[in-house]
Amino acid sequence: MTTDWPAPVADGPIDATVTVPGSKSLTNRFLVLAALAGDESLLRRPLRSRDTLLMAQALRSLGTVIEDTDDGWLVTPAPLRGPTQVDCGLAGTVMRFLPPVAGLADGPVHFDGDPHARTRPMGPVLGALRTLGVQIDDEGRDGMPFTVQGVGTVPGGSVRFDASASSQFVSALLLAGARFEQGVRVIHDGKPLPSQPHIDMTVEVLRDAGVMVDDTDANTWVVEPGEIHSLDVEVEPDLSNAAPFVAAALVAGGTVRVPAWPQFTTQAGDAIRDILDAMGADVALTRDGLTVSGTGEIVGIDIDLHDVGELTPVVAALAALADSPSHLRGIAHLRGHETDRLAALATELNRLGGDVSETEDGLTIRPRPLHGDLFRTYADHRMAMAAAVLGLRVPGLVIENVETTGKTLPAFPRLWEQLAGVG
Ligand SMILES: O=C(O)C1=C[C@@H](OP(=O)(O)O)[C@@H](O)[C@H](O)C1
Ligand SMILES: C=C(OP(=O)(O)O)C(=O)O
Repeated sequence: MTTDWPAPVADGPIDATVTVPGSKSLTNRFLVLAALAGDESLLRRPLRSRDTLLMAQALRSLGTVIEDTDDGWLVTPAPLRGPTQVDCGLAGTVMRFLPPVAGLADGPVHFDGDPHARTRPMGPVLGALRTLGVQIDDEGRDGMPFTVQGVGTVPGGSVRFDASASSQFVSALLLAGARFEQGVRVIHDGKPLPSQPHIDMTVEVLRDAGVMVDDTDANTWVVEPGEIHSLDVEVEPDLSNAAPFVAAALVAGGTVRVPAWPQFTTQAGDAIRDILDAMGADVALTRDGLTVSGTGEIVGIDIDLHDVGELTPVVAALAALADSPSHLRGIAHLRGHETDRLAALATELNRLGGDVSETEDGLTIRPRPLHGDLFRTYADHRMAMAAAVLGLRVPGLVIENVETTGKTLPAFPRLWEQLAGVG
């Protein structure tokens, strides 16, 4: 079912505390590592959303036992088996992180997903896996659907390839690399890698699981072969999902608090603190969490979002409501996300009366008065979240298929209504 959802308008300053569920990126990394580990793991406060449930389902079909308990997800590894099928939905983490795992299964593993998933970049990571000794049948498509012909072991070794379309290509090889016979040495050779914090997150979770990773040299990662230790971890709140909520304080004025915001994190979404500060908010991180206050006035921004592409839709929404122009740069790779996010943001903001142009690697946004209309979301959860931010100030804005937020935050409509004081 898809719902056209009238976005709540803020009729005064907001005063809200929002408890944000766990990080997608951490939950799906922990799930993969727990499935490859030597013993049982416990993932406390995991994110339960489409992307993480697809990851759990795929690992179960490969033989892993995942029980949903009162304490969280209890993951018991087992020999990985095929034949089986993996539904990736539209989840980049599932479609990129699992083919190397499937290489370790003892039979064929077929991958497919949503219609748009077939167009997301996959070729480089499939090519790299072939170099590392995995047979993959894709009839020359360089994308889904494809079948990994698992034979129970992966030789591994050294691979040099261009990962500039997605940091997830690198993370995928590192996450499973310790289970390859020779480990793995990954060398990126191409334009600068996007989303570096996500690779740092991968390296950190691997080290926490006892895996030896050398990332001393730029664009090179070496994972030693060896055992992956079991995990007992609590998943941090998803800071990219928190972004629209804290942005609301800037749009409507008032204060939004997010408890349990981590003091130190590898989550890329943490950059929203500095971005909101630069756009005019008061931002304070204490042991109790993050507090963001605003007056309703928003300053335009000139910013390179290469490392934090996930934040682009929300920053674009703020920029459209600002009192001066903004330039969002370094985000050409967003054309390969859930949808072509640069085209989608320009089209939808302009439909509301905005003045947004695409550049080669980003967006130029000149604020203009906006009017209500249908905001198309292109099956992209962050388009829906950006629309909700706009809707606080643009009466009559209707969000197409608000359920798409279920990709990473099924509770979004309810939490948003509470924030806006209409729930
Ligand atoms: O590894 C991860 O968890 C992610 C990496 C990034 O991907 P890209 O490098 O493809 O942008 C990010 O945008 C995505 O939402 C999650
Ligand atoms: C790009 C994103 O997701 P994915 O993990 O599917 O790449 C995202 O959540 O913004």
